[in-house]
Amino acid sequence: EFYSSVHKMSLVMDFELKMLKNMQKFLGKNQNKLNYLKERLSEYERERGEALTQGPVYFENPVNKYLLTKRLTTDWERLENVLQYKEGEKILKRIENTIVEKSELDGALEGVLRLHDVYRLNASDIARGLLQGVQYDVQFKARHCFDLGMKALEIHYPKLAYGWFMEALRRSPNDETINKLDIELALADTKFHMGDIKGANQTFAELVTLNADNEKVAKLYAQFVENSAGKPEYFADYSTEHFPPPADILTAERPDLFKYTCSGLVKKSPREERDLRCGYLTETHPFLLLAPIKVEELNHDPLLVTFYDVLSDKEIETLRKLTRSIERATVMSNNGSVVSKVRTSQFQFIPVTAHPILAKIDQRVEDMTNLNMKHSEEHQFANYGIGGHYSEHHDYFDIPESELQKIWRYNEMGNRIATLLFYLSDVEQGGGTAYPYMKQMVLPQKGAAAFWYNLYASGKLDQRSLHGACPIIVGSKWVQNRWIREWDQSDRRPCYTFDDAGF
Ligand SMILES: O=C(O)CCC(=O)C(=O)O
Ligand SMILES: [Fe+2]
Repeated sequence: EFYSSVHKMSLVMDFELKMLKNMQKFLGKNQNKLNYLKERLSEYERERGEALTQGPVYFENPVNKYLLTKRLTTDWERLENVLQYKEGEKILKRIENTIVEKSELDGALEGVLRLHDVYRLNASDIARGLLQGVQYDVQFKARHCFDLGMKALEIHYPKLAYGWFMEALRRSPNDETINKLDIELALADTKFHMGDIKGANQTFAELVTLNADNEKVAKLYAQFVENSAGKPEYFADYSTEHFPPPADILTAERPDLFKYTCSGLVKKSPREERDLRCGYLTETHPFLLLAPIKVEELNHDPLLVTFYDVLSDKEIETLRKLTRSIERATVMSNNGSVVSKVRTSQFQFIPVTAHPILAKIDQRVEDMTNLNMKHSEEHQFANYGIGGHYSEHHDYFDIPESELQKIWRYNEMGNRIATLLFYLSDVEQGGGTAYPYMKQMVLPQKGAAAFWYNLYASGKLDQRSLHGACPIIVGSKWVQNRWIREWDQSDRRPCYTFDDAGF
């Protein structure tokens, strides 16, 4: 999809340019047609006027007689043809083919709502371009706010919808494309979805009184009365667009816990941070004595660390070129329409043999982690754009035994013992990797890498490795995943024969 990848979004800009050019052509062609018709109209009006002023004498002139007959026959037939001819139909087809699918718009709307939800923002702030205290030069129109409200209702976030409809109402005097009554009706409906039946009823009743002869209002009110019959009444708190977290935040459900980690509500206390160290790694390879690796501990059990300056800008440039050419190749090999052509995944696996730099990087990963890279997956590259995210998940495979055989080389390599995630870009705002159970978030820094274990030393799945990518607020995030498998690591990470999960 375009909306979740900035790289793809720049392709959309190209489409837009094409659309504008096609529209210009379309208008030009139709303008010519109209000009021609206008000229004919005034010509005929002029001739007719002359005939009327001159009276029957006019037709004594054989030329005039001929002109009238001609007008009424061949001229009008030609004119009718011109009138009926749909100018620019080919161009229209081209525009039709270029139009970005509606699902793209839906994705963009959901992206904004995700930021709204996860970072606990206010609709009115987003609408004026204020995101987490940073001011951007954007202003939403009432119509944009209304569309966001409708989307929020559709995906069952009425509290967010309420914020958007209120903002749409405030902005409606400056936007003639949206009708105030429609916003008010949507607000009444939102109150109903928030469980505020009384409030919804009151708003509907007011709208019915003010618009006594409006059939749509009457119909929606009748619908509300029918739908709300017997529904329980809830207290709706209109002062905030977000539900408060539970008193003990760690008891929250997983998806919420992830969001709270992204927004900074879940984080380590100073007490918990006390034993975490920063330092230089020198032991795993003699070369590191000369060029030690900067490492920061973020969690001890399970281990989570960040390595800094482990990829140079030049190396990153090479990697980015590598992914770009492969992406293009996929695009070129597809014969579908323009849009579907670039609808390739934002994730890309590249085998280590594709470029010498990949093996070089793996040697470095081996030095950094002290793990054997012999059993690792192909290099995976990913790009996220604004609103792009990756919900909380585990990297290990947690599927029935019978299914495991379908996993790439599971039989030869085992499960994903650890992950090393390179950041190939900075991200202006948002886009951290959040680890709810470790109460940590790693903010992307170009050239740095996060490393953590997904399995206990016994090989048991470690649920505490739960993590995900927080939504990008502003910027484009590039990452490279190195998934390291379990086999042949016991000389590097002692493999316990007992279950160490209970410690
Ligand atoms: O992009 C990130 O921060 C996390 C990515 C991730 O967890 C994954 O690709 O498995
Ligand atoms: Fe992951």
